[in-house]
Amino acid sequence: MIEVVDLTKSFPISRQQRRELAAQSAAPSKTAGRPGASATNLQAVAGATFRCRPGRVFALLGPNGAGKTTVLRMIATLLRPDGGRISIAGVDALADPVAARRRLGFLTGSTKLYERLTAEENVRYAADLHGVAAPDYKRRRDALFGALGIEAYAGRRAGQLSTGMKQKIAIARTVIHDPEVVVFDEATSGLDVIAARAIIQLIKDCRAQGKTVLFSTHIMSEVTMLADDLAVFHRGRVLAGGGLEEVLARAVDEHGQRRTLEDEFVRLIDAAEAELGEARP
Ligand SMILES: Nc1ncnc2c1ncn2[C@@H]1O[C@H](COP(=O)(O)OP(=O)(O)OP(=O)(O)O)[C@@H](O)[C@H]1O
Repeated sequence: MIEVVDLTKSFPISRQQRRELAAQSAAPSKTAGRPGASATNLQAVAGATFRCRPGRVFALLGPNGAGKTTVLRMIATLLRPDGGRISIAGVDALADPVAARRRLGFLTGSTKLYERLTAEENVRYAADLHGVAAPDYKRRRDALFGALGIEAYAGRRAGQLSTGMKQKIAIARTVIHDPEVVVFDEATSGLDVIAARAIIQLIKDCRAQGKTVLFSTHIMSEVTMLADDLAVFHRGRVLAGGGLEEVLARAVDEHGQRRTLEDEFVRLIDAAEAELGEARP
């Protein structure tokens, strides 16, 4: 289970960022163009609340800059929120980040493997950091390397591997300690279809094992293919959410026709932007 309640985070912004945001918003440059933004701060996450349940896949769906990575990094205890609560498998992630990390696997698009270590050493190192016992390591390592088709590359240095292969090693490293909760931040971006499929399959396997899976994306097909639940995220807030079927069932146009997820997504974002435009001085 992942529970996120009223999460907030703002960043000090550079002059360059301020110029970009002012241009986007067509608002006076005194504001940074987002709710809660000031001349020097940008409210990246502005009161996010959602819950991801075990044995289900939850998609955080939002456009570029919505704040998805910031939320996920806070859940992964890599970034400290300004406010709010995060619970990971029953552990308060702010009070006890070490215990939360033990229950969590986090995968991003940038794999950051140790290039001079072999594929096996990278995975082993992560297992050692998590205190995985030798027999458990052997069993899980064999299962993962087999499932991901990386056995033949186990002894190769990570720096010599292709992007897709590196990502597969990173996947093995993410789940080698058998975490209850797995978080993927746009993990398929920039990958070829074969490598992307490996991640998609891993997400399905995690769900089948009863793990809680959270992934961020802006790709609708990934959501319809994988998600049980979703939250449409924009400007640091959840605009709409619930079970995928439920969200789609609510998405009906003025003629009573069902909208696609993409159409519903665009409608929600446009409505939020229009509301923001009206609220601006
Ligand atoms: N360390 C930081 N310092 C300043 N601003 C930041 C920082 N990290 C993120 N931001 C800003 O916060 C906002 C949300 O960024 P974030 O990366 O969380 O969005 P995202 O939804 O993951 O976007 P994308 O899909 O483009 O990766 C953006 O405007 C971004 O520029």
